[in-house]
Amino acid sequence: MQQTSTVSTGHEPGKPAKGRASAFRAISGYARPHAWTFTAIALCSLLGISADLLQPYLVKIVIDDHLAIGRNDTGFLVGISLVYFALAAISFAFTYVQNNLLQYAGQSVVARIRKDLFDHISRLSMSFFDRFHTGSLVTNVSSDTETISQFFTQVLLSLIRDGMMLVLIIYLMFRLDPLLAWYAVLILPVVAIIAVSFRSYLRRTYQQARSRLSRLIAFTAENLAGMFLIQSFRQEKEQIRRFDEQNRDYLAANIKQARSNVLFNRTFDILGNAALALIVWLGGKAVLDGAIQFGVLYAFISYIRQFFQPINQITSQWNTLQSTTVSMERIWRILSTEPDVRDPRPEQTASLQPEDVQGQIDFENVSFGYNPDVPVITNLNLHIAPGQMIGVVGATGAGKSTLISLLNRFYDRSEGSIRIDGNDIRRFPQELLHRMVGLIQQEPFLFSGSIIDNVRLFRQDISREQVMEACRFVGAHPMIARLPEGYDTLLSERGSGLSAGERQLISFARIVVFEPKILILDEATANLDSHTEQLVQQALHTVSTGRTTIVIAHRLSTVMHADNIIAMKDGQIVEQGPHGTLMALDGYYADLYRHAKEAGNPG
Ligand SMILES: Nc1ncnc2c1ncn2[C@@H]1O[C@H](COP(=O)(O)OP(=O)(O)OP(=O)(O)O)[C@@H](O)[C@H]1O
Repeated sequence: MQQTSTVSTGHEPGKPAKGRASAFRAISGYARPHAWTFTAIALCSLLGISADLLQPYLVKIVIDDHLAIGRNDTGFLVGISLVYFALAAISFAFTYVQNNLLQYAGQSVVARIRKDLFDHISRLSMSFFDRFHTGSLVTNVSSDTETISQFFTQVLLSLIRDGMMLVLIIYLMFRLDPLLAWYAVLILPVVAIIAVSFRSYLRRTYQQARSRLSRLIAFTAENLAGMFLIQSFRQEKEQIRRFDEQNRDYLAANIKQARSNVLFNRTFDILGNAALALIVWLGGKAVLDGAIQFGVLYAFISYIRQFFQPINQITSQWNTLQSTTVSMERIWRILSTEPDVRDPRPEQTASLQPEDVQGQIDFENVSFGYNPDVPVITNLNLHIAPGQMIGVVGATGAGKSTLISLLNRFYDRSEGSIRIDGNDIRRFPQELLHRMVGLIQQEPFLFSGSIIDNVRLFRQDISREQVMEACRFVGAHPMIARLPEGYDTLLSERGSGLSAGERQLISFARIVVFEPKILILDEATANLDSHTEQLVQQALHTVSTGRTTIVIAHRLSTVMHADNIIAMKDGQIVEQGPHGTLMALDGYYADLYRHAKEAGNPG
């Protein structure tokens, strides 16, 4: 049975805290190498805040010890003013250093997460990509890592800096006047209750907005990729309507989120002002009664103003913290997904060099289903001798491409074995297997970049001359030479400017450069006009010489001359043999052939 990917945190956001905790642990592991930098940040924060908080204390000394008692000591006043200015300068310097260190550490952490995420996604099996939308993955790599970056550069700073500030202010307030300090501190439980009660609501609104954004991005990416189809079936209006609907859903979720944020933040402002009014009232009365000095009240009012600032900061980071936990969970869900298809352990690895491969392929009692309950390939046996060309034909959905995916280990067979030169393919590291087996698909994928880079797939150790030689070999040189920039012509993702056949010739040149001993063509000559098909057929003949070649084709003319043709039906081989033998058999293949002939697309 085919294994499904294991997602160790496997839960929906907002469900068990266990997943959230391990996500948090895993992501904070990335900060560990920067522990010293974070310690230095905490130290700078402490020094900066202390310098800030000493300023009202200095003013209190001036008011109570000099102005209130009419002491005329200009030298002392100048000295205090200089100290006041020096404290401001110290605070500035430490805050500056602390911010720079934080940006450096925070951005480095996130760059590392982004790299690991991309590395990990690149190594995941095809079954993962069947389940995850490309749009969602793009969001994971881009905006989720950005949210985590905000955590390291904003939330963490707030927790360190504002947390310490709060503790210092409380300490100073109690030193100044314990009774007034108690009044101020008593408001803290109210703050906590409001923060907690808003917490789950804010989290829900945030998650809703995020999932709607992901859906919108996935929809857009899918539509861009399928624009050709949409336009040719004149589905623009319908797709615009669906986009509009999702766009409006996202807008509504965003507005709801913004509204709850404002409500949360303003509630804190009101609380801050209420506390200030209380202190002015009670403190003013205490001054009039002679219980405390005027300078104490001044310092107290300054601190109470600053007291609500860190609380407000910490709580206003609340929603960033919410988004960070969601993003961490989503990233961790991917990072903790084990690939279904794994490389062998060193002791199980077959010692075969790609250049020594002969190209013998054996499928022995192979069974497989994408969904374990729905078999797609059942008990299939196929033996291909080195250097043979095999044609694979069969109706749509017969399992032809699946066969190829199994040989490439995009998926692992559920039962039986697949061997190359007598070695089970699971004994090859995937990198080695993919060097042995070259795949050319119906729609060759081209990357944004020059023709040179598209042929050598950005590998700098493959020289320009090697690429040009390969292009000459497959007959692509004349068409490339006609392009204004020749081999340096920049292609876009869809290879715009090149015809389907020309794009296909470039993918043939790739095969020559990478020299796999086994070549697979999956409908590679479909959709070509007869002139280009001739060119491609010629290229195929050239590159297949000396290579075991498997050609999947609906167009039977492509495989008629193969050494052996296998006809597949419902995941099984129903007939096999050369064209003449199969025609003489007058069975399934002969039927396919006659149908193709009637449809005007014969051999
Ligand atoms: N990624 C996938 N997840 C689930 N089912 C799949 C997946 N890919 C293919 N299938 C199913 O497996 C069966 C065989 O598909 P496959 O693509 O191998 O057929 P095929 O013979 O290559 O067809 P075609 O000639 O149309 O390319 C089909 O029923 C198909 O729906």
